[in-house]
Amino acid sequence: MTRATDAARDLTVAEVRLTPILVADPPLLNTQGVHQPYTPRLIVEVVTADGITGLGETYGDTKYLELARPLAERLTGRSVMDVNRLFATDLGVDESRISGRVDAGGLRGVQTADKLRLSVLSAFEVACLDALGRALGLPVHALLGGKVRDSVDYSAYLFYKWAAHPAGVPSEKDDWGAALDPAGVVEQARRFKERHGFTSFKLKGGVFPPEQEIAAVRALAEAFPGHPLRLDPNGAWSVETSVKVARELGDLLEYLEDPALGTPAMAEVAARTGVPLATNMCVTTFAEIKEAFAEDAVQVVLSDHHYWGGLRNTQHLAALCDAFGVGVSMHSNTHLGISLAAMTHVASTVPNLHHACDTHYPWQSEDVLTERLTFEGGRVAVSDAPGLGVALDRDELARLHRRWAADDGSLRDRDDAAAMRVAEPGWVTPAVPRW
Ligand SMILES: O=C([O-])C(=O)C[C@H](O)[C@@H](O)C(=O)[O-]
Ligand SMILES: [Mg+2]
Repeated sequence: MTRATDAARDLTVAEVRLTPILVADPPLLNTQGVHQPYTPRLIVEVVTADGITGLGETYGDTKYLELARPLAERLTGRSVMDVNRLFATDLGVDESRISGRVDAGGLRGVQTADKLRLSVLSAFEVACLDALGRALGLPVHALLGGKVRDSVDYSAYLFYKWAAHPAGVPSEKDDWGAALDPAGVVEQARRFKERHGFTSFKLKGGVFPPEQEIAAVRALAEAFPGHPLRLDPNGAWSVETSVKVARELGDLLEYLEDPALGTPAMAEVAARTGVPLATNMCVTTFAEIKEAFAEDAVQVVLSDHHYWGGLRNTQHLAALCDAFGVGVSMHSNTHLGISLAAMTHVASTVPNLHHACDTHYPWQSEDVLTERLTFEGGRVAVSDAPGLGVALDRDELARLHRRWAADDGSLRDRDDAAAMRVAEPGWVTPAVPRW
């Protein structure tokens, strides 16, 4: 008996809705400054002619919104199955205008116009796959070839942190407290373990002089024996400092992430130490792979489906890493549940994923989902429901969009240095290497 369903189903994109939002973010410190009280994200809804809605999420800063708008127009009228052609589409935007806003010193490597384009496309790809999965009654992981694991392991992402944003700055309360020394970091790790069961820890470094961060890692190792540990100063150290830290922390680290900035510096550190080096700063595009792998500069690449250009590109990256004997793990940035669901689906399909993935999700007290995703023993279960398996909370989406609309523009573009200046007037992003 023919089901008058799938064949007849109209998967043409009838409408693309773009909703920029501001989500609460705690005062997490990094080498550039501190997180702003609210961070911009963009929620993408792709609606088919049959009324099926697929969801995607990506960065929401102005430069991404400017790219997303023309792309949304070009997606309309295509099929949600037309994702390959979507990536080949000329967005019809003046790329020189985008290049003028390129950030050379970002925490995710150099932000080229192409990387911005891929970050936007990733949300459209995810939304198309979500819609297609819902239409076919299949989970996104099935559309990617099928899961090879039923749950995905995440690591607790520890940050040096103030108890609250500076006085006078409108923000949401959080109950994590401050973490500004080894004891504070250990306490934060304990809470992560208690609340979500994480079994591995990553400390965001580059905030205090290296000796203090070495002491924090040693304190973690003592408090949580046998738990894999990572330290990531976002390229804040010289080669000499990186080598010294690598030698001191030696066996305690699962890997050291971006100790020094750029492939040549990472290659030198790698040649002089035995600690595996990971990166989300010097290998952030396919074009950067050749030099880094040839120089043996990195032993683990952190994928990120946002700026690598989607879930299928993440699979391509993982396959390349496998071919070159390089490990793969996953980077994150402040994100909500749609992104966590997408990360979990793709991570479930990557056979050579042998490290827990990063996620900022536990730091986000707000979400646009009717039901938050949860961690059990640090793991997120892979959903077998159609599409991503998540549902949009429209009231919450509208509330967070109203916050974005009401903003005078000062929070619509993430600027950790500007947020730091509120507490420390005169603060500028430190020159690299900082130590
Ligand atoms: O692994 C990383 O480099 C990151 O997660 C980059 C982020 O921007 C992180 O430093 C942060 O949230 O401050
Ligand atoms: Mg990193």
